[in-house]
Amino acid sequence: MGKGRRPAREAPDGPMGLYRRRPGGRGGASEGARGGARGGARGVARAHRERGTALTRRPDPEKTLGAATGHEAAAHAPGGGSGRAVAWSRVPATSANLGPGFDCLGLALQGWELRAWLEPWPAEPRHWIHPAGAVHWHLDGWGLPAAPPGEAGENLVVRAVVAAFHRARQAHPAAWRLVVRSTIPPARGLGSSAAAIVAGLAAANQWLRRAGRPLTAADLLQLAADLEGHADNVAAALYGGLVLAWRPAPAAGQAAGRREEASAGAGVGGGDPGGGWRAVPVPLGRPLAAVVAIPAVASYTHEARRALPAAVAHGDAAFNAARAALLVHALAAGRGDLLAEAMQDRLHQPYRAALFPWLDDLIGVATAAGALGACLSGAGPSVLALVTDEQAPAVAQALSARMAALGLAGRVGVGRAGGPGARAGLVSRPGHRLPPSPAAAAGGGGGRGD
Ligand SMILES: Nc1ncnc2c1ncn2[C@@H]1O[C@H](COP(=O)(O)OP(=O)(O)O)[C@@H](O)[C@H]1O
Ligand SMILES: N[C@@H](CCOP(=O)(O)O)C(=O)O
Repeated sequence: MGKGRRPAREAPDGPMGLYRRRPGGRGGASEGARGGARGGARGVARAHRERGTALTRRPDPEKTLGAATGHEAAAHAPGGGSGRAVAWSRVPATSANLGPGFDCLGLALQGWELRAWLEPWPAEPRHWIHPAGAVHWHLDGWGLPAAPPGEAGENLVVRAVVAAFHRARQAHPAAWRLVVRSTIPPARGLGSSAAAIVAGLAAANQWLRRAGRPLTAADLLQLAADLEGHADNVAAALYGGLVLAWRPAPAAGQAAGRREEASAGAGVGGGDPGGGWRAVPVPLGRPLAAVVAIPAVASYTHEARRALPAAVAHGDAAFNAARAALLVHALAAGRGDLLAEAMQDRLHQPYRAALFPWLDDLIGVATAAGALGACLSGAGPSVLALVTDEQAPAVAQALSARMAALGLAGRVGVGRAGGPGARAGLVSRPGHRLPPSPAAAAGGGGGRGD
């Protein structure tokens, strides 16, 4: 693996920053040959002014998310500690599985991110009222799927905020404003749902910390994985870098009943429901770029999980066990020469290839163009190629050309493999204003969902 110029050092700011190529080729996820320049620089200056905990490459949610390090006594009345403070969070895109690491390996992708701002807000008639309280929101880019009034409680960021307060046994403020800006294309296998969940938890935890009731890093992982249903994406989104996540098996005697429970749902369930979720970072041995072919078509993870069988052949399980172990070794030791073999999979990709007929074709094109290895990104439909910085342009170009030849609409983006996990902070100075809602500025009620 080479150590050349890094194609992307920091995620793009502002709406629709995805695929935006910054002058000089530096900056956020850069576009492939067919992408168009989009986006703007709104929010950049504000982001620089915001105070937060330090960016860290080493996974340390205790520092980056303001998580509790031990028991901290409540210093304020329930729900009353947040004052007028604006909590913010930034969470990277993630790619799960990496081929054979189904539901256990997750990789942060630097170059796409979701940002959220949360502040207590005086209730106004146009706020959406739902069991979570009154939430006034707006979104930019891929910030939020449109939802009719009354369904704000279905929003993942909102659900995560409410879950955090619930876990801390604190009442959340009755009315709040949520702003979400995201450059992570949703339902493309790039962890947009994990980012939404982690952003809500991380921002809420800033309020909770201020109230003297912060959740621990372990709490955040449990909540995030429970909301997501599997831990690979959320662990990488929380910690950054490459993360290995698992769930301890249940104690003897509980196992049989719980396994039945786990397999009762359609497709593959949330894993063996034993104890709490666990995760450990795996240091990356060498820098890698991530080239991602992102089809225009959306595919929802819960649907792509239904394509998986309830059981697999022993030979396929053995095939994957060897490759998952080899993959961790190859990534940790910087052995790019092992990645093509190590990223092969027989647990999910063969079944999902029926949904994404371009999968094997694009993997072949990427490796032929010089990628070290390639796989389905998460549950698809995107294809992830891990490459040296030097090979990134050629691989992006080859994928882009092949997508065009196949008549597959979409784009190719280039980011960094690894990078920081979630960051969060509080802005509490008087007079701070959230980014204005475009629709509100135009006399409307908020964002795309209003
Ligand atoms: N910014 C966001 N705010 C709220 N919910 C979001 C956001 N982005 C994605 N989601 C939720 O996540 C869903 C997509 O998640 P999923 O199917 O797991 O695909 P992926 O996580 O790979 O993008 C969306 O339908 C939406 O419910
Ligand atoms: N292990 C999960 C990963 C889903 O990732 P996403 O980014 O597509 O949500 C799976 O393969 O279902």
